[in-house]
Amino acid sequence: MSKYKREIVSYLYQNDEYLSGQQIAETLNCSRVTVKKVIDQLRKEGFQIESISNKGYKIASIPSIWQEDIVNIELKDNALLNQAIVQTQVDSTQILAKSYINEINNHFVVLSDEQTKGRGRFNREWSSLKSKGLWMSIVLKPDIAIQKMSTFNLFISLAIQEVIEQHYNIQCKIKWPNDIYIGNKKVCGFLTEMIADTDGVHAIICGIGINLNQTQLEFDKVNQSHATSLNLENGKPIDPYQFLTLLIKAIEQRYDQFLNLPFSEIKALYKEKSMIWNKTLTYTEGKKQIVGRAIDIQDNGFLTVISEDGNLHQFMSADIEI
Ligand SMILES: O=C1N[C@H]2[C@H](CS[C@H]2CCCCCc2cn(Cc3cccc(F)c3)nn2)N1
Repeated sequence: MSKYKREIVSYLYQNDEYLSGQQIAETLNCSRVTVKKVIDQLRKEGFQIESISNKGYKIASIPSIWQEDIVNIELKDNALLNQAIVQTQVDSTQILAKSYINEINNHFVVLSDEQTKGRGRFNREWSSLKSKGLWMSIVLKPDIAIQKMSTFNLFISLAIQEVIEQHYNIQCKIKWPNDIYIGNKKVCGFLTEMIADTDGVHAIICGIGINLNQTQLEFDKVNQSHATSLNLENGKPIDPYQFLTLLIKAIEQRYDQFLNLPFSEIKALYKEKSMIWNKTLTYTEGKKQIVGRAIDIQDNGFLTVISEDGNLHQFMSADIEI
């Protein structure tokens, strides 16, 4: 985006009132002709910009694809995650995030409208239709021992679950360790990778994929009969910027708890928001496959499963067949 285009988008986006061409030109130290050209260009890119004579210009709506400047305006007041790298298409935000880890000292967010090689657990393909979901990776750099990482995903899953439930009024449950379900349909997957050595954790790369605005037809096309989107569940389009802002704030709060509280402080809430209790499920961890029931989650985040023969098993993570 050209210098003036970025500045005019930011200036208009941060002002609710109408701004005259003259006012914009003077503030940004450019000509009114440049302002008019940029406004015309922005309209071609999908910005809806109202213009009323004797009043000026005002952004009515922004295009569905992420705008890096607008994302960074939305995140700029956050204490922790206030810097974002935004792309239209990447192989995977996890890959791009890892490539920036040594270049960016702080924590940061990577977003993309589309992923061509989105990956879930066990390197499963992750469908990331353009501008239909939140495809995001968050890089955090805590000073913690590797052992502490066993509960990180649990705190993050609560952040995601509470945004969906509290702000969109959609009942959803956590399927330990990496999914959020609405009823019997997946709406979100998240996974945590880390870069660590004997000195401890160097960086956490948490990848989150949330289905926001897919239609049923779009799921059928990619054979995702057991997937749903927030739009399908509450019947109206989800504003990706609003969702992103709410989620990042919730993640910051839960991350602060992760750093300062033991998991036992939130265990009761986690268990209440989880869906894996009192069901006979098949748990697979590596070559180990157990049919049984989850009966508890330990303070270290491990799941306790009682198998049909009455034996207890501890899983750090598992692929659970519902
Ligand atoms: O490449 C990337 N990965 C991360 C980032 C952004 S997207 C994100 C996906 C991470 C998913 C990891 C966990 C997982 C869950 N599941 C089950 C499932 C399947 C289909 C839909 C659904 F909601 C849940 N499979 N893996 N970049």
